[in-house]
Amino acid sequence: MATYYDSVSHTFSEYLLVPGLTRKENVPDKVSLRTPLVKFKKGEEPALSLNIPMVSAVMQSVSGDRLGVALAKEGGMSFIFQSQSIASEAAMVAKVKNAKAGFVVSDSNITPDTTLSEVLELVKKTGHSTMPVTEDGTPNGKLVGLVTSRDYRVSRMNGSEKASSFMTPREKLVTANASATLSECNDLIWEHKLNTLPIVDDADHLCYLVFRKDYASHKENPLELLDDEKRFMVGAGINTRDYKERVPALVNAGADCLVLDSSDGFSEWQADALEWIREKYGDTVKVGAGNVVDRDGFNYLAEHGADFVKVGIGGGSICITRETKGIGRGQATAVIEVAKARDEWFERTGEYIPICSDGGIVYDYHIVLALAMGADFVMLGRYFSRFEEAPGEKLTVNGAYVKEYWGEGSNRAKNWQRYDLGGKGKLSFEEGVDSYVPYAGFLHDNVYMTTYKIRSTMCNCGALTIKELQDKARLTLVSSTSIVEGGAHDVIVKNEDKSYNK
Ligand SMILES: NC(=O)C1=CN([C@@H]2O[C@H](COP(=O)(O)OP(=O)(O)OC[C@H]3O[C@@H](n4cnc5c(N)ncnc54)[C@H](O)[C@@H]3O)[C@@H](O)[C@H]2O)C=CC1
Ligand SMILES: O=c1[nH]c(=O)c2[nH+]cn([C@@H]3O[C@H](COP(=O)(O)O)[C@@H](O)[C@H]3O)c2[nH]1
Ligand SMILES: [K+]
Repeated sequence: MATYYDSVSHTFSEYLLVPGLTRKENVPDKVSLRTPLVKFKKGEEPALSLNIPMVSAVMQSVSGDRLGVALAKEGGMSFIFQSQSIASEAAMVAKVKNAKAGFVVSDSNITPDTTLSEVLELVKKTGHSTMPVTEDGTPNGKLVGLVTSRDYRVSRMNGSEKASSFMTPREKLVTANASATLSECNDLIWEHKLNTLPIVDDADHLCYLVFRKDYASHKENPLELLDDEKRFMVGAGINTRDYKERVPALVNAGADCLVLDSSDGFSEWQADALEWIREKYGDTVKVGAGNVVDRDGFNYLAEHGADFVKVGIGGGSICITRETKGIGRGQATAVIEVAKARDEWFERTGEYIPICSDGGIVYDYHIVLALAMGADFVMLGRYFSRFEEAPGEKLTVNGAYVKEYWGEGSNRAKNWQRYDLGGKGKLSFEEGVDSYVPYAGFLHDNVYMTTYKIRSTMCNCGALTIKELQDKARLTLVSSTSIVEGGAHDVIVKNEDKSYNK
């Protein structure tokens, strides 16, 4: 006879935290959000930790290299999507690893023949008024000059002037060599009162730009997630089919952590992949596995050596897995049970295997609930897809800016294989939708606000660390009528925009 669970499965919105004693030292600035990313033995430090408990989903519309850099700057990690060729995934990983903190690859480049009208067009398009002039107009061409808004007076010029006639020429530019450190570059910027310092290699080809204002912001990002060589850390997704080729390519490209990306991780395919990685790399390559929603799934992946376990089936905003296949579990219940399994495993073996709650985070407070329920960190798709740095196209729909966000199980995501050699055009059905999400600006501003809310709630619970939150949290299920009570009610709200609580 089939097994029936005793209780119904619940989701985040059905729970609330009951405050604990807030001591005077419980202020948001003192809260640490540092959390383990991979397993570690009792009394030891994990080989990899995150500085904020947020990672971005293994999805085409979420985790590209640009988001990877932006999230690492804030202390979290992106897992670059695996639904692309091995070469292009490895190239994205390499791009994040090669993006030096504070060193920017120029996205507005012109040639000496570019006209003033074209320069003004480019400013409109990119919003950047500093443009290196290179021989071939590429970001890594031979440097011949620099154009900034101080080099031209639109009212006195007709637009047909060539950059070579108004740029600051190479011989007048202060530059630094690619071997310079960020603090050496900063010294030059101050000494020469510069706004922009071009960085060139020995053959005088442009490598990066260092901006005065970025140096300040770099100093403002004390949580940046960097490896031993001060490069940004980045993760990458893998699958249970081509891992024997994909893993070596990603490891060579510098990926700091891998994750098996699947809706259902309770499978012999995942056990095989984990064992292959252990055999070939021992413990040097870190790899998470999933997704699971119960104790048995967790134990299975723990036994096969997963470095962390991802939890969640069908709770994602673009997910239709529960509707198409009838598999899944309320996300809160899944996290609570898997956290118990993780704690029992720790008791038994002295090995702590972090768990990640994946999907279904709608409001910022859901993140604190997931952490309080035992998650070590959360994975978010929709949340990050709304930002400037996400790969999706920015469009206007009915006068509002939106970004595109599509599921990895949607036909749109699956179609990449048709253009790649991997495709077989075999029978399949859609498990995800293609959608729009409201555009929300830059990642930094949003993550700053979200983590501030998390810190504040932790103060209500009297917790200065995530571990303390997990030990002290008091959670209550709420009735559907008390959920109504929790929103604005019985008043005529002046501003119907509910984006304040997201
Ligand atoms: N978290 C969630 O609720 C969901 C996530 N997704 C996302 O969609 C994408 C696709 O997920 P899935 O369809 O689960 O992909 P998948 O590749 O893990 O599984 C697809 C099918 O292939 C089978 N399979 C896996 N490895 C195999 C091998 N080596 N040989 C033969 N058969 C094998 C599986 O058992 C399954 O039937 C992923 O990015 C996933 O994260 C999709 C649905 C739900
Ligand atoms: O049923 C699904 N069909 C899909 O096409 C799909 N694509 C992604 N995912 C999963 O959803 C997570 C992101 O969820 P959120 O947008 O709620 O953050 C992701 O991290 C995945 O676990 C999918 N699930
Ligand atoms: K299974």
